[in-house]
Amino acid sequence: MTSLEPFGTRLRRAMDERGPLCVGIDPHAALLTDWGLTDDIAGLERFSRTVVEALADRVAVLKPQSAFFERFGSRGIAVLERTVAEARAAGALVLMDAKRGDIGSTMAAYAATYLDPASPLFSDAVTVSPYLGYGSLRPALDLARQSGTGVFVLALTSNPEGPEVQHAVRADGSSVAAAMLDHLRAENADAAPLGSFGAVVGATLGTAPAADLAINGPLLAPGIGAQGATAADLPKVFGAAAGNVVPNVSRGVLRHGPDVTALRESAARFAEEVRSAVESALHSKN
Ligand SMILES: O=C(O)c1cc(=O)[nH]c(=O)n1[C@@H]1O[C@H](COP(=O)(O)O)[C@@H](O)[C@H]1O
Repeated sequence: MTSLEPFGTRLRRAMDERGPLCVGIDPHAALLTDWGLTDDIAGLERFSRTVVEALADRVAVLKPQSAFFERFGSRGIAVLERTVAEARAAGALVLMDAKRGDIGSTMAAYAATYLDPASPLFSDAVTVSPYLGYGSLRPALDLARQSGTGVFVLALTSNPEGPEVQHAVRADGSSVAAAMLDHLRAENADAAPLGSFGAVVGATLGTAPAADLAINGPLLAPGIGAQGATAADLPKVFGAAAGNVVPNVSRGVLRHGPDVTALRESAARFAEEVRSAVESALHSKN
C-alpha cells in the first residue's frame, strides 16, 4: 500500500501555511436553488466544482458532507469522487464527512472506502461515530496509520441533542465524551508535530468542556456561522488547545455563492476572524 506522510504532519503544515479554516461542501437543496441551480445531478456537479475552484487552492481543509451527494444515488457518488480528487489535486486536504460507525468487521469496509489509497473515494481523513464503542473503530484507526490518513471521532458534537449521550457518566465516573478524548490522547501519544487522530468538538458549546481537550491531535470545531457560533467563541471553548483547532464553516461561506470572488472573500473573512481568535486564546495563556 502506498503511504502518505502522516495526516497530522500534513495537516499541521497546511494549517501553518494557509490558516486552520475548514470549509464544508454541503450542497443543500436550498443552496442549489439560491445559487440558481437545479436540484439535480447537474446542479450538484456545478455547485461542487465552483466550491473547489474557489477554495481548494487556499483553505487548509475542504469537508464534503457525503449525505448531500448520496441523496442522488450512484451519480451523486460519482460527483463526490470527482470532487475529492479535484480538491486534493488543487492542494486542499479533504476530510470526508461520512460519520460512519459499525461493528469492527463492517467498519473495516468503511475504512477501505475512505482510507485505502486504491479506493475511488480515497480522502485524507474521515469522520466516524464511536457510539458502537471506541474499539469498534480499530480497523479505521489501523488503516489510517498505514496509509497516512486521519480519523476524526465525534466527542462533543455541535447539536443540542448530543449531551444525552456524550455527557452520560460511565461506571468509572468519567463522561462518555471524556473517555473518547482519553482514547484519542493515547492514540496520538508520541506523535509530532500533531497526531492524526482528531476529535469533533462543537464551537457551539459556549464554555470550556469539563473534558481535557489536550489530545495532541486536531480538534474539528463545527458550528460557526449557520449554527450560531462565531470565531470569538473559540478562546472560551478551547483555551490553550486553540492552536490545534480546525474550525469548520459550511453554510456561512456557501451562502455567498455562486460568485467565486464572493466565496473567496467570505472564506478570507472567516479565516482572519479565526486567526485572531486563536492568537488571543494562545496569548491569554502566556
Ligand atoms: O462532523 C462534522 O463535521 C459535524 C459534527 C458536528 O458536531 N456538527 C456538525 O455540524 N458537523 C457537520 O458540520 C457541518 C456544519 O455545517 P454548517 O452548520 O452549515 O456550518 C455539517 O456538514 C455537519 O454535518
